[in-house]
Amino acid sequence: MANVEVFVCGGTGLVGSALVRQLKRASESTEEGVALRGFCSSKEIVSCAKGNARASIGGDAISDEEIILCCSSPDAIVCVVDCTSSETVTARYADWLERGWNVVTCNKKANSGDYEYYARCVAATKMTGGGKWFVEATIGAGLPTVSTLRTLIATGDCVESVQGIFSGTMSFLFNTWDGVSPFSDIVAQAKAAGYTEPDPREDLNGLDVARKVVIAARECGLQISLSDVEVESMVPSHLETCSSDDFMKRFSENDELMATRAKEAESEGCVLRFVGKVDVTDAKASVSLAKFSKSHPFASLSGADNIFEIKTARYGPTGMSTPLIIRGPGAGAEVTAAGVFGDIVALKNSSLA
Ligand SMILES: NC(=O)C1=CN([C@@H]2O[C@H](COP(=O)(O)OP(=O)(O)OC[C@H]3O[C@@H](n4cnc5c(N)ncnc54)[C@H](OP(=O)(O)O)[C@@H]3O)[C@@H](O)[C@H]2O)C=CC1
Ligand SMILES: N[C@@H](CC=O)C(=O)O
Repeated sequence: MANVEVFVCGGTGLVGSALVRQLKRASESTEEGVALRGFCSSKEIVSCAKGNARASIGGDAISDEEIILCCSSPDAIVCVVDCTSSETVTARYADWLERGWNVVTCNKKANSGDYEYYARCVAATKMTGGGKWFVEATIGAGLPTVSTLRTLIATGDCVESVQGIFSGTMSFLFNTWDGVSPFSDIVAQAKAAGYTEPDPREDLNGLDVARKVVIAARECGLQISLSDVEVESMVPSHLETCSSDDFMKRFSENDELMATRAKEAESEGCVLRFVGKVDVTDAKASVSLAKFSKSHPFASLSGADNIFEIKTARYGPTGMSTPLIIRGPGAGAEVTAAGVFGDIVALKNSSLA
């Protein structure tokens, strides 16, 4: 029986190395049918659990020839896993899918990027002989968010809206911060905990949440792009273009402004939460820092939890019921890697059935 042969792009990164550890543990014990062939980072193969990594995979991204060389047989089920945040890698998905290779990703840049390219990738998965594309970890890390939306839609439900705290980083910041101590200190803690994007500005400027909002909207059938999302940024304009290191040093210049906003919310008996919203019915999407009363479910999260409130014809006021809620840790290397691993297992189950 052909194995699923897994190639990890970004295997030295936070999520990639957690995945590699999880795959190694599983390949030593129970997870039959998944073979780890080689891990590529932008520099080198770092390890190989089951041998057979014959090529030195380097350069900007793994090449097709290198993957073919590493496969144990021509009928191997190839699974390229993208644990980078690189567009050089996402630019390869369509070719990979069109040649029948499968793609598992936690990198949001293809399914939230240019709509034409996204549509080409989706079309490839529907071609005879096309590969499968798994994206669970692109929203909510290891939480079952994309799969829940897909199941609702596949079973005839109609999604009306998805609202929530889509960012582990932004959740951690506003769950942890007391409104008085320097906000920039908490940003440094979030980065150290591995919640942020490689450049934390992508979290603070709302781009990471906007990407997830676009992904959710597209899963619900909307032809929406990043430019259609109304986004409130937490990054002051004068810090938008400096280096990431400079930004981390200078973000404290914004602490006073943040303290004022927290005080204002507190005076109304509210807390600040950074929320994303997809209004499927009206085809609108937004990202903003909003005030919520202290009794609202969004106010009682802890750590880097995400929460998604999904209103549908079955779940929600029109369905004479309450909305469907998904809640849990939404960032961090281990849970994200577990979401990616879950997709690899789903691929294995669907390919070997
Ligand atoms: N951290 C989290 O909680 C979550 C992260 N994600 C997503 O997971 C992805 C990875 O995040 P994270 O692990 O934190 O990031 P890191 O910066 O820790 O890791 C990125 C990895 O990608 C590699 N890389 C960069 N460019 C290329 C390239 N062109 N070809 C091959 N490898 C490349 C880097 O290698 P090198 O250092 O050698 O350049 C590094 O190994 C991101 O897309 C992020 O949005 C999704 C959900 C949650
Ligand atoms: N930086 C992101 C990581 C997961 O997507 C977040 O904080 O949610």
